[in-house]
Amino acid sequence: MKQFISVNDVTDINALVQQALVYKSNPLADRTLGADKRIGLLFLNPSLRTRLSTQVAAANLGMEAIVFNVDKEGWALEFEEGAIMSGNTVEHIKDAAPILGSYFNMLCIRTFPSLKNREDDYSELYISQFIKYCGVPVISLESATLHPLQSLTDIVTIQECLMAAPLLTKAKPKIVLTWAPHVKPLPQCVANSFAQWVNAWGGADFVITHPEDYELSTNFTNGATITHNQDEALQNADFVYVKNWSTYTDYGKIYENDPRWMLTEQKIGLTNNAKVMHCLPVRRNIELSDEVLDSPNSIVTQQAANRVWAAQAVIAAILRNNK
Ligand SMILES: NCCC[C@H](NC(=O)CCC(=O)O)C(=O)O
Ligand SMILES: NC(=O)OP(=O)(O)O
Repeated sequence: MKQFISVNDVTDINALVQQALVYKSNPLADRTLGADKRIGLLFLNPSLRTRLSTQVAAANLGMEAIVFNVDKEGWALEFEEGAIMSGNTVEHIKDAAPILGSYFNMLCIRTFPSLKNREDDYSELYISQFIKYCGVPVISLESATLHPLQSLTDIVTIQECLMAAPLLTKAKPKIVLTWAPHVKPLPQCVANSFAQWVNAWGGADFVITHPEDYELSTNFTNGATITHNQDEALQNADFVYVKNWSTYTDYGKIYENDPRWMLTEQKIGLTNNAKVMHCLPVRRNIELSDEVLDSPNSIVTQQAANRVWAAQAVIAAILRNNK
């Protein structure tokens, strides 16, 4: 693997999932693969899981990881080509990225969308400029439109559950991605990316449900069944992935926040005793009720723990490609 920006960088999803599960059963299987190599983790936005799981994954491969909170500790970066830098940005990515590339063998970056201008966000200017100028392999830690390390983890977790409890009456699990209420406009990244990965994986009967006006880009959802009727979507579901996102068409807005879209124990009753997933952080009793999050149906902790093995599989694949 040359880089990890989206599912399109992966030639064999199942092989990558299996590698993650191998690392879960034997974390130090490749403890020297990354010896004497350094990975830089750059954050322009907050993180708990992505930051720490990637550091642990790198350590398991014998790599040194250095974290830099660019938003708080670095110079304000300019990403536009030809910018006249008379404003608040101090250093152009064209100058900063090659320097970072000289310090590290691999770079990871988190750059959330502004949610102000759809064309800008969906052009993925920040991560693209970074890739263009840094000269080393890049891993996305969540960009403006996608969160591939999360989605790989999600498939790993679903696969793990299916191996532990094989389906008895159907060939493919029914996976439902449901919109949930939130208090502020959030990126579409996690939902876009989950849809892109589940569609590319092809191992599910995949349904997306959301209120009217919350359509996602068809670039990611094509292949899924889409409905505005949440109850109907939840029927017989084996996995329910809960996530809020802001509007895509009239970009970055909250149109409605009907609390009836929150997943409750009663709604779990419509499913095939579904496992409930969420990328975290989660707003309790807004997105998901306490009763669901604290029930045996919730696998959010297992899911977040699996972030280590997904990151480790990705870093290892890039290390092997660059040997
Ligand atoms: N990295 C996983 C989710 C990150 C981000 N969530 C958030 O910003 C939550 C913020 C809040 O709840 O205030 C998102 O939805 O893309
Ligand atoms: N799920 C996820 O990416 O979590 P963090 O934002 O805490 O990294």
